[in-house]
Amino acid sequence: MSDLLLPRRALLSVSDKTGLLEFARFLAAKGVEILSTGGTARALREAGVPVIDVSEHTGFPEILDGRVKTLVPQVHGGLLGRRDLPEHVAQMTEHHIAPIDLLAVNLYPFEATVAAGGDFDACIETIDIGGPAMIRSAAKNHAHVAVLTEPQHFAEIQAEMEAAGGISLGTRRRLAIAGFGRTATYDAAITRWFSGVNGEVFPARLAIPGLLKQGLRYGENPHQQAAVYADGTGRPGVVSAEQIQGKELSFNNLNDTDAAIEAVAEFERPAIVIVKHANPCGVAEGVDLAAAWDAALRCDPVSAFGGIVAANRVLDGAAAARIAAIFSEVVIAPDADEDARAIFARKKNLRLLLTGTLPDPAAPGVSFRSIAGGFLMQSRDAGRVSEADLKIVTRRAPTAQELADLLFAFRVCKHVKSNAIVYAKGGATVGIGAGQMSRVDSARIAAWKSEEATKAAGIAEPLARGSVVASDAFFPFADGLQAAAAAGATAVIQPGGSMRDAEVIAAADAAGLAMVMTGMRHFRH
Ligand SMILES: NC(=O)c1ncn([C@@H]2O[C@H](COP(=O)(O)O)[C@@H](O)[C@H]2O)c1NC=O
Repeated sequence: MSDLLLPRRALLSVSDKTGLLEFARFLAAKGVEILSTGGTARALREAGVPVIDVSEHTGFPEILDGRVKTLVPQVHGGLLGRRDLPEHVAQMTEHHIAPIDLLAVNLYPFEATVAAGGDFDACIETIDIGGPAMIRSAAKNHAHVAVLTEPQHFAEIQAEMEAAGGISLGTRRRLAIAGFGRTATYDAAITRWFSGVNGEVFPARLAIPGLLKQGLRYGENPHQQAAVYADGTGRPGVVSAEQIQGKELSFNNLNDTDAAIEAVAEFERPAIVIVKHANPCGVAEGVDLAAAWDAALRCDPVSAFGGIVAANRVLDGAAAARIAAIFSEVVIAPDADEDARAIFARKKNLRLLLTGTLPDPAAPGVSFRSIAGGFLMQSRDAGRVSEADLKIVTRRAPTAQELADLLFAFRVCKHVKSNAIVYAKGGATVGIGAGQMSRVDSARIAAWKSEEATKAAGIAEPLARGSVVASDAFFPFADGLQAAAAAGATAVIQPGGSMRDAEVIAAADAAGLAMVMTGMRHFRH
């Protein structure tokens, strides 16, 4: 027996009416009886499509301001009744329940209402009850019913019905999965919003909405599968960005680009961040993006090759010409002017992503990390240290220039994997030590990287001389700080809080360093 479904009766009830009329006309031409709810029926009638109001079909009016329109046995019985069980067929006949073979529902725009800043009552009223109930009934009974929950399903199902004469069981299963996925993500969005307004950061049961943005060729490695999902928070960044040109993005590209755009958003002045393997290898502010690029590149020109470049301003021709002079995988910025776009267009493989706006570094939110059998969830690191938070702990206070560089370096540190040590001078990093298991090793690597940068720049004066140094967490011993002093740093910024703070402060005083403590740590693992 063929598993093709030839619908005879359809119920259409959609908030987003995109594609509705064409599909309804197609169904009507196929002789399908169309039932519909208030606004949908009105739209169909105005377009001349024959339609029966669901209230006329059920003999029950839409009541309670539309809170009850389809929550009646005639609808749910019509969707849920098994056509292959004589008892079901007999009961449906007994209770005057006509089978409904095709359901097209898209839900009240709850997510959009939240995103638009709707107040509590508006959000509550936009919680669709009847729609998800019908989707679940139809999806459960996919053996006999097709459920369409996205506007793009209209064209897909029309094409299949035209080509095959009906809707296959395989398609109905796929549609049912999409339907359950839709109601699950809808409820996840409601739960997230409701727990948020109620101050519950970690609700007892957590659902995370995910909308497939695209499949990826592979994951971190070619033997891993991967895809990228939007989480519905609307945070601007790598997921929301528009790709203007270039090859398909990879898993690692997305991860690194996220690190780059989140880091560059920290800075008020024109800034460039160059990322490799999720760590910045050069960060600089400048009078303009071109100057910032030059200074960021100088920090580690070897690692910058094949890197990810993020800018916090509209990219202009001057900056684009400099960036395009070396090979980069991805460039991301809020926007790019005509000149910049033309320059990048000559590099066919370069991926150019535009975000419109920058992510707000201070905005609340959560981040996740998967671990075996579960995941870790925490509020995002929205912490930002400013001058008022600093405690000067050494005899010498930092100069104004040192102070500016200290704040800059600590902001960079927040985006470097722990243990993080960052040397900076004149609003640019000059040595970065990332991800080492001991802080003194990170300090040594940062100093060594700075020597390499000095050599590459072909200058006599070591870049680290007169620099400042930032540490993402306290120095447990004086050795890391002494390594920084030996490299030429004159001032230090660190959270403080070690049992040996006094020893570290004494070492700073002995070396003539100015040191400030932030009281805030920026581990990044
Ligand atoms: N209350 C109900 O029984 C009910 N039945 C269907 N809806 C929703 O009403 C909307 C369509 O309404 P209209 O056809 O009036 O524009 C759809 O998004 C559908 O999911 C309902 N609305 C909310 O729960």
